[in-house]
Amino acid sequence: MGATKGPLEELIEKAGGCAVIDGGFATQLEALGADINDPLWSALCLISNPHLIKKVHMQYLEAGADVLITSSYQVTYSTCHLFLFSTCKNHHTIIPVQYKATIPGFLSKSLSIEEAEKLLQKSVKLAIEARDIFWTHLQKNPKHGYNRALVAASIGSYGAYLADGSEYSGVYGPDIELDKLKDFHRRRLQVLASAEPDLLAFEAIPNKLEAQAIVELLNEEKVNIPSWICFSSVDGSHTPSGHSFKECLEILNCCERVPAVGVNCTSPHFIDKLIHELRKFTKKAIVVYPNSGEIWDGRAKKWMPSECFGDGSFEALALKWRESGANLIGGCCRTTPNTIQAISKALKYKR
Ligand SMILES: C[S+](C)CC[C@H](N)C(=O)O
Ligand SMILES: N[C@@H](CCS)C(=O)O
Ligand SMILES: [Zn+2]
Repeated sequence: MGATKGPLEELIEKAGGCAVIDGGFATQLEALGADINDPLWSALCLISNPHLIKKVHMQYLEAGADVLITSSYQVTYSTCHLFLFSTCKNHHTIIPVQYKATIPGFLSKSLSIEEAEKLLQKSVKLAIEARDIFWTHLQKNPKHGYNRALVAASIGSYGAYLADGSEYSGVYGPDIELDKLKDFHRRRLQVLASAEPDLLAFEAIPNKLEAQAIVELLNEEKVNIPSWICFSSVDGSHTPSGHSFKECLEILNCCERVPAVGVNCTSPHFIDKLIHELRKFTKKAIVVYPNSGEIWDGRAKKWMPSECFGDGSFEALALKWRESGANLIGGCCRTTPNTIQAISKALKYKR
């Protein structure tokens, strides 16, 4: 961890060395009845049901989450739209013909760029509001035992934008080079940072090139909000693209804007081994928030049963992961507030 203590380091310290992240956001939205079968995935609710978004955040706070991740995972602009942004001084210059061809997300829902950007900001605002309401309410009880939660703006990978499960393959095709990935991430990063979350959470990054793009972008844009960068893994030893974590960490270790690194949306089965692997190559805080062990079928848009871990197993696993060196533990897809409650209770009461 760096010399000056930021909000993340302070939270980890306050939590006794290991803080709790929330659980599957889209999973819980669906459990509450939301239909998210859409290129925007969970972010569809920013338009259709923002109250439900706030309710999910509240449920995770009640369960003991010290960090809330926003609903912006799959909010993206089309590629050509971003290339325009990166080359035009006037961000509102539009070439409608290009847009029509490729816009999969907000713009395909007949929203203007300004409206789409407001929705990105809204994702941060909703989480901040939930956190503030919860925290104000807790002040009535001096023995509440919760930490004031941090809000992390979710930033999904280019693979998430493709909406075909590529965040678990890392195969983006020969045309996708470093600068294209930087351009893809640039405007969304600027907009989310302007909404002033406490943290930026780059989630399920499946290859080294994208990690490099993110680090370069954070430096170029002089982003002063601390970030974590989490990779996905499908074999427990490499990123889905086949890169070693050693190689990836060599890139991230140089960047002070990234105080924490880790893995998310990966089977719990691999997490302990991955924590040891990460610890060999970095002094940064280690973040782990696995999924339930089920596997996403990007074509069928369904979770396929596999070796699945229930809430009971998360209690023992969280203790083991803390022992192995994790500083932030939570859950990703198919985990719920019950999972987070099990993790939170274990970490708080079992030493
Ligand atoms: C974290 S995955 C389950 C999110 C959905 C994926 N990007 C898709 O749209 O297929
Ligand atoms: N923050 C997202 C991550 C998906 S991998 C969610 O929990 O829905
Ligand atoms: Zn996930």
